[in-house]
Amino acid sequence: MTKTSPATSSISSGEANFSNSYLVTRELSLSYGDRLAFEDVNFEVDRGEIVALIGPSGCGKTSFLSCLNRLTDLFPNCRVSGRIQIGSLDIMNPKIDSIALRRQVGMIFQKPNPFPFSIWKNIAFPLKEHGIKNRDCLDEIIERVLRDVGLWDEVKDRLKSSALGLSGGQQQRLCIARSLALEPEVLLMDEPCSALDPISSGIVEDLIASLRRKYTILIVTHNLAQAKRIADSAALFWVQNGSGRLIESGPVEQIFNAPKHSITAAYASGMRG
Ligand SMILES: Nc1ncnc2c1ncn2[C@@H]1O[C@H](COP(=O)(O)OP(=O)(O)OP(=O)(O)O)[C@@H](O)[C@H]1O
Repeated sequence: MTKTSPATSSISSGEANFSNSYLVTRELSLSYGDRLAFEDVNFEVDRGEIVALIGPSGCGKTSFLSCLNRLTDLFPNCRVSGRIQIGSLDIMNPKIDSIALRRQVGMIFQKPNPFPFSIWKNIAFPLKEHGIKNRDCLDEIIERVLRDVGLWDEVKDRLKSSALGLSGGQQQRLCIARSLALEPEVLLMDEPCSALDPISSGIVEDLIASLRRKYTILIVTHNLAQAKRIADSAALFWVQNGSGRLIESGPVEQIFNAPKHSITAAYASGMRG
């Protein structure tokens, strides 16, 4: 598939190179009006990793995720400071094409959000928006991504039926397929399984695990067992002095078996949070 308009296509000045890691934040802070949601987050992720963002409600995990594809541009009263590098892209550069960026850095939300269209059109619509209009090409991509998420055999005979008729788990897999169709490099997932029943949650979790190495995945989850099962590394956020802080990040073995910080030890063992 031909990729159209990568976020850097028209902006050579949008390039960053302040770390060898793939995804990096430096002194990243975000406030809503006067309220500091999180501050001073320094974080590094290698390409192809699955990283679990964990921590109690309100510590800024979703807000942190939203900075990475500049979804925060859409929030009124939201101010972000610091630096973000993804690959060679300087995400904070105001000249970044945010539409193209969100193609490279896709987002999956807690509640599946299919468009009120057919299954076929749910995937075709964003592809058309990005300039892919050839019918054969669309059919090919749609079949490929539906196979990638294990949905093809379940829906191949009803591609023209409404996506809203799918189960919650099928809808979430469709939303992941919709993101994959745009060939992102990074997937941001905000509690993608938490609105699903246990069986569907397990299927989506297995799907996410199968995407390891092909995409860099940051997943917010309150399910510590899930974080241990699918993540390579984890990052614990916590509210300290009224705002979110990154307390500790590292391989999942470190976070859950040999944490360096007492808050991590308490949270990972289920004693706090
Ligand atoms: N759009 C917004 N406007 C104002 N305040 C917000 C907004 N979104 C989040 N906040 C506040 O910012 C803080 C961090 O919220 P955020 O949703 O990022 O935390 P979280 O760790 O993801 O929580 P949860 O696990 O419950 O989803 C909270 O105090 C929240 O009330």
